[in-house]
Amino acid sequence: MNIQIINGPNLNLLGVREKSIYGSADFESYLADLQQHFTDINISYYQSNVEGEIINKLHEIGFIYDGIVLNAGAYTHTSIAIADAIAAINTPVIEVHVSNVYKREEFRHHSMLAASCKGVITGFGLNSYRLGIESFLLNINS
Ligand SMILES: O=C1C[C@@](O)(C(=O)O)C[C@@H](O)[C@@H]1O
Repeated sequence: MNIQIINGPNLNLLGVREKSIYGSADFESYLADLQQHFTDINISYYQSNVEGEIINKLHEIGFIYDGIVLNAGAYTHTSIAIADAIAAINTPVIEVHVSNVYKREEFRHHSMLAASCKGVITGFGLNSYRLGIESFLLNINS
C-alpha cells in the first residue's frame, strides 16, 4: 500500500511554530516513527508552502497511490483550487489537522476541502496523521 502525506504552508515549522498549539515535535522525527510503526506501508512525504506545488503533487500521485493524508494548513480555509484538485483525482484524500480547528478562530471552522475529501481528522496532535493512515487500513474509505 502506498500512502502519501502532504503538508501545506508553515507545516515545515512544526516543532518550532506556536508550540502551545502545534506541540514541540518536528515532523521529520514523527515521520520516522510512523514509518517504523507501519512497516507494511510505503509512506511518502511532501511539504510545500506553495499552493500550485501542492496541486501538482496531488495530480502526480493522485492516480497511482492508495491514499493521501493532506494537511493543507491555511489553504484548507481558502483554496478552491486544491478542492478542485482533490475532486479531480482518483486517490481518496483524508483531511487532517494537528490542532482542533473547531476550538480556534471562526475562520478556521470552515474547510473548502472537506466536501471533496473522504473524511476529516482534527485535533489529535501529530497523531492525526497516524489516524489518517489507520483509516486507509480499515478500508472504510470507499
Ligand atoms: O497551518 C495551519 C495548521 C492546521 O492545518 C493544523 O494542522 O492544525 C490548522 C490551520 O487552520 C492552520 O492554518
